[in-house]
Amino acid sequence: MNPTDMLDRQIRLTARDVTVHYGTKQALHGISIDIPDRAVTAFIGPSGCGKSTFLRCINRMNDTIEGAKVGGTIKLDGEDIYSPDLDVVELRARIGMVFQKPNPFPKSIYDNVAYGPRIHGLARNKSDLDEIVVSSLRKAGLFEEVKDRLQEPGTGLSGGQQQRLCIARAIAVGPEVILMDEPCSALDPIATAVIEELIDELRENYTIVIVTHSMQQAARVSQRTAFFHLGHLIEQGPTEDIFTNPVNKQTQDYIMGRIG
Ligand SMILES: Nc1ncnc2c1ncn2[C@@H]1O[C@H](COP(=O)(O)OP(=O)(O)OP(=O)(O)O)[C@@H](O)[C@H]1O
Repeated sequence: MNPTDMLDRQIRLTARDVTVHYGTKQALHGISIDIPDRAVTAFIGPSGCGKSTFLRCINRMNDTIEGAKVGGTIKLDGEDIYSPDLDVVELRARIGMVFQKPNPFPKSIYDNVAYGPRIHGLARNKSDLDEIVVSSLRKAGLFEEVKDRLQEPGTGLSGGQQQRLCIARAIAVGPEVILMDEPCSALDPIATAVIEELIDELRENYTIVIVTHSMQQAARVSQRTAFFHLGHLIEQGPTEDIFTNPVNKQTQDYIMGRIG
């Protein structure tokens, strides 16, 4: 995607001057970024630079961390997600999250996916629910592998399958945005390749933000990249430009493997 394409796309998320403090320690300084619809945006940078902290701001997961204080503004389709009258449970259905370690519930494959639609009242009856479960598993590229064992525990699947189950679980509640925090770091190269292909398919219908330690992965799966360093967003732009022609010296050093 070149910068012109960015202008053609709807901006789904806008962050302005976002700061995060953990107690007295400031972890993020004035982060401003626009995240476009139907594209993958990668957050890269050395360990501890604040990638995950910023990702967690986007669906208010930092609310669950004691002592964390978020400042600035984040809007989803123009709506302030930190507005006091916003329903956080609803927000987390619209902005789903997939974690580093696959974390299926200790329930059947079917119930893992049906859980969200049940609590959000998305299915009128059992056949509606069946349809949501099957279509979510299909979209996550898992249905064919599990269709004969939907009642077996989700935890009995391989790591890569569990991660796709978690993606199906996020998809089942009809999100607009999917946040992924190093979704492949616990997976082998083959399972990683499957998830990367899946991310590439999902971007046709979702806004995806991925935190990754792997620059190769960012280059393979994303159209936009943002480079973080010591709590600052140093540089952002089309992935190709960030990797081939970074403007900032710190970005250059990171890309060249000189920091991090
Ligand atoms: N719950 C917390 N309490 C206190 N400090 C925290 C907490 N979570 C993160 N931090 C601090 O905030 C800073 C940013 O951490 P964060 O995990 O967001 O970075 P990261 O870039 O995602 O790192 P990594 O790549 O290692 O996961 C770090 O200095 C970290 O120690």
